[in-house]
Amino acid sequence: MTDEIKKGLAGVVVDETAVSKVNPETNSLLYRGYPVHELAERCTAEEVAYLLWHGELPDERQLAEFETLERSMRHLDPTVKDAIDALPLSAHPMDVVRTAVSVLGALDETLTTDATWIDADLTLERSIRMWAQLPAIVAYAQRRLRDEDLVEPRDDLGYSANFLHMTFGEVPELVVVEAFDVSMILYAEHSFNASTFTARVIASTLSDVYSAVTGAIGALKGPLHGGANEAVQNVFEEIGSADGAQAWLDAALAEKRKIMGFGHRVYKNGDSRVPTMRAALATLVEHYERPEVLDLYNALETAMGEAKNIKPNLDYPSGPAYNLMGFDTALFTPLFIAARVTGWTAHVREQLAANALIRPLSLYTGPEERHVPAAS
Ligand SMILES: CC(=O)SCCNC(=O)CCNC(=O)[C@H](O)C(C)(C)COP(=O)(O)OP(=O)(O)OC[C@H]1O[C@@H](n2cnc3c(N)ncnc32)[C@H](O)[C@@H]1OP(=O)(O)O
Ligand SMILES: O=C([O-])CC(=O)C(=O)O
Repeated sequence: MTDEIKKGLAGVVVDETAVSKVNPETNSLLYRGYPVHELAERCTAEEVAYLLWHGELPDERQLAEFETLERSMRHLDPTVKDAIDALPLSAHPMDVVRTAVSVLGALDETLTTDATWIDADLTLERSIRMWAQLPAIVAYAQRRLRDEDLVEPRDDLGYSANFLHMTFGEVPELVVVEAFDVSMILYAEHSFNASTFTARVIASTLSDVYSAVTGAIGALKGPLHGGANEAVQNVFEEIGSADGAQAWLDAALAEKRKIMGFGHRVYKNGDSRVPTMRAALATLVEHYERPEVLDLYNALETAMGEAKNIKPNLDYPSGPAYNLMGFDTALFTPLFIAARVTGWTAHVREQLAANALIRPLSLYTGPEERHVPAAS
């Protein structure tokens, strides 16, 4: 045993995984062996979800069955809707979605004994149900902020088109649906990141998958992790336009601020997903005729490269892309949840299949042993 401390577990390998491989040397990311940029280009979010859970891409029949299953589970559970309605409009959508997922768990009547909590087949069924329900939950979390009613799902639409239909009440042009689908694929999985590790810690106690996802959402909320896509948009609004990027960055770095959407624990030479998401952002910029967004994006990226040689992560192009699509900024990280629930739950199943309780050690630095004075 060693007393050497690795702050933040940086560089520590804690377990094996067959779900994805992040390779900073070659700047590549593989889901079950497939390069993520190929998946984004050639597959749908449904195919990628199937791949993450089953380890293989579906054939035609498997995909049709999987899509039918997902479409049959899309209607927002009325008790979940009531629970959301009971929350104040001031609640952050991350807290709304976290609460809704927790309610889904409390409603699941198959969670009868502790053996059923961790049953592999039931865990997969629950994971698919959460994934199918999250578009309704996130869309409703957005709509209630605009004083709009719930939109019922359409079972003639794919996952992303239906997600946008439930959010905005109409299906946008194909170019928007495709950019959204790409973001769902890129956000789906990233090995032992903080939220996935949280889900695995919870699963390792032999708790259920809803609890693991609820905890993972809490970890994702912070701006050092998923909350950064929301923070990027706030930074863009603070800066205003490309002209202001250099001065804004100089001041922010002088104040020792962390620049949101830049840097990564694993990638040090750029995030493997950024070129694909930046291309999706560029198509949106063209579609919505908003060139100034890309000008600001490029100006801040260049200034940050020159000042610190730190590259953007996936949250950097995703934030402005979701803004162009019409989402409120506070909904950006909930969108990340809807995508990452696939990866989280694939990891929960992997953890359960070869479980060891995750319980590290700490180096005690408090007072030496001392004693409470005896009563006089
Ligand atoms: C999808 C995702 O979750 S990706 C991550 C999203 N998060 C963000 O975008 C938040 C901004 N980024 C960060 O805070 C960090 O880069 C993290 C948390 C993502 C990674 O952090 P770590 O791996 O711990 O890197 P660490 O903090 O050690 O950074 C190394 C150096 O680069 C600096 N640095 C890293 N990222 C940034 C940044 N975004 N802005 C300014 N400086 C930075 C650090 O201050 C540190 O400098 P120092 O050596 O002078 O102290
Ligand atoms: O891997 C990480 O540390 C953060 C993360 O989830 C991602 O980049 O998608």
